[in-house]
Amino acid sequence: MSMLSDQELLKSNAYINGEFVSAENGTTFEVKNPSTGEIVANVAKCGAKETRKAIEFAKIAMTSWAKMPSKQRASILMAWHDQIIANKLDLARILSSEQGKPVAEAEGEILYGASYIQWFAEEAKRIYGDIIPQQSDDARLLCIKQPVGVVACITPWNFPNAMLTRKIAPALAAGCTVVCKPANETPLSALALGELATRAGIPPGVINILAGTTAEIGHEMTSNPIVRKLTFTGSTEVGKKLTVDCAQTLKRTSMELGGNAPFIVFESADLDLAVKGLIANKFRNAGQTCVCTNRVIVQSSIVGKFTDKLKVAVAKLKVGDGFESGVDVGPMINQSAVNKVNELVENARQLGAQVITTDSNMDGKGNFMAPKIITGATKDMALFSEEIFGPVAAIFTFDEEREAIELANDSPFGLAAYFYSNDMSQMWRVGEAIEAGMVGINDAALSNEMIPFGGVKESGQGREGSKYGLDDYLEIKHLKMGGLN
Ligand SMILES: NC(=O)C1=CN([C@@H]2O[C@H](COP(=O)(O)OP(=O)(O)OC[C@H]3O[C@@H](n4cnc5c(N)ncnc54)[C@H](OP(=O)(O)O)[C@@H]3O)[C@@H](O)[C@H]2O)C=CC1
Ligand SMILES: O=C(O)CCCC(=O)O
Repeated sequence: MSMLSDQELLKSNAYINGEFVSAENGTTFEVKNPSTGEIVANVAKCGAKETRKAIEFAKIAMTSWAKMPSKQRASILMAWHDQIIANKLDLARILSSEQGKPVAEAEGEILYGASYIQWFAEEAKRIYGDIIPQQSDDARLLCIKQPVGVVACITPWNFPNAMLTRKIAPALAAGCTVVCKPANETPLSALALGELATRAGIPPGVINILAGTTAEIGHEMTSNPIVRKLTFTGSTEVGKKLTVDCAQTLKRTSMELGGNAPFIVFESADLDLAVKGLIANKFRNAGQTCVCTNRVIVQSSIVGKFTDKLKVAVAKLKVGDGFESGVDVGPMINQSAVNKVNELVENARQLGAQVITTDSNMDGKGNFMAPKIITGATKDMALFSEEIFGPVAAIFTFDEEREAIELANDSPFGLAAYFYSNDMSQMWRVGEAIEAGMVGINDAALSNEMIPFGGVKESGQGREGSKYGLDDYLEIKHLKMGGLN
C-alpha cells in the first residue's frame, strides 16, 4: 500500500506477546480489497497452537497488568489513544482498503474507535468498591471489584477498528488481558492497533491479535479454561454457538448480535428530519451495520409524501471505490454478501413489492450495489424478518400506532429501533413499548462511547461503552473482615 505515510503500520503477522510472528507452519491467507479485488496483504494463518500460546502469554501478562495502579493503566491507555489519533489517516486508509467503506467514513470509525479508549482510560480510575452496613460489631463487610481474567474477543468485518477497541479498552481498563480474533476479511486494521499498542508502551502479552483458521481459533478460545470471558460481535447464529461452547467451562459472555431495526415514521413527524436520519442510518457502511434500519414503517397517510422525499435523497448518493472523492456508498464486503441481499430483493419483488434502483452505473459491478428503495413491502417477505445488511430501504405501512408497535416488535431481535414523531405523549408511549436495547427518537445516530450499546432478545446480552461497560469485565468479590473485637 503505497499511500501510507508510515509503512510500519501495515502488519501481516500475528501480534503475540508484543511481537509480530508468522504462523507456526508458515501458512498465510489473502486479504483482498473489496472494491478492486486486489490482494492487500498475505496474513499469517494461525490456528489452535498460536491461540493457545497467546492465551498463555495473556495469562502471564495479567499478573502485573492487573496489579498496576489504575492511574498508570489509564495513562498507558491514553498513550495508545494518542498514537491512534496521530496515525488516523493511515489507519483509515488501511481500513478502507480491506473493508471498502469511503476513507472519510473510515476516518470517522477510527475516531469513534479511539473514543472508547479515551472513555475507558477515564473510567479505569473509577472502579469503586463498596462498604456494606455491618451486621455485628466484630466484622466489617466489603465488596471489591477485580478483573474477570483473560478475555477472548471475536469481531466482525464491518467495523474492523471500533468493534475491537470497544472490547479491548474496557477489558484493559478493568485489568484484564486479551486475545483477539478479528474477521479474516479485515485483520489489518486490528494488527495496526497492535503496532500502536507497542509504541504506546502497552506491555507484551496484554493485547494479542491473530486470525486464520476460524474454527480452530474459536474452539481454543471457548474451551481453554484460562479464558474467563468471551466477548463477541457478529451474527446471531455464531453468537449462539459460541455461547453454548463457552458453557462447558462456564465462561462469562457478552454477545452483540444481529438486529432488525424498525424505523417508524408517524404522521406528526418532521419528514425532512426523518429522511435525513434514514439516509445517514440506512446507508452507513453500505447498509452493513447491525444498527442499520431494516424495516421502514410509515403511517399510510404520509407514505406517498415520505417516499417521494426519500427517492430524491437516495438519488444523490454516489456509489464507488472508497478512495474516490465524494463517494457515499462503498462496495459490499464480498460477493456472497451481494448475493444474499439480491436474494432478499428478488423475494420481495416476487411477492409483489416494487423495487426502485437509483440511477447508478455501478450497480452489479463487482461487489458494488446501488441503493434501492422497496415500496409495498409486507410481512411475508423475507426482508421483514432477516437482517438485510445492504443498501436497501424497504417501506412497510401502518394505520394506527398500535399496529406500528406490533410490527416493530414482531421480531426475535431487539437491538436498535428508531421513530419520528412530534407528539410528546406518543414519544413516551412508543419509546417505552418498543422491545430494543436502544431507541432513537427523532434521531437515528445513536452510537457514541458514552451510551450503553447492546440488545435484548436474540440480539444478545451485555452492554458496551458507557458507565455500565466496565461491569462486563469485572467480578464482584466480597471480603468479610472478622475478629475485630
Ligand atoms: N452484529 C453485527 O454487527 C454483525 C452481524 N452480521 C450478520 O451476520 C451475517 C454473516 O456475517 P459474517 O461475517 O459471516 O458473521 P459471523 O458471525 O460469521 O462473523 C463474525 C466473526 O466471528 C467469527 N466466527 C465465525 N464462526 C466462528 C466460530 N465458529 N468460532 C469463532 N469465531 C467464528 C468470524 O470469523 P471469520 O469470518 O473471519 O471466519 C468473524 O471474526 C451478516 O450478513 C449479518 O447479517 C455480520 C457481521 C456483524
Ligand atoms: O455491530 C455493528 O454492526 C457495528 C455497530 C456500529 C456502531 O457502533 O454503531
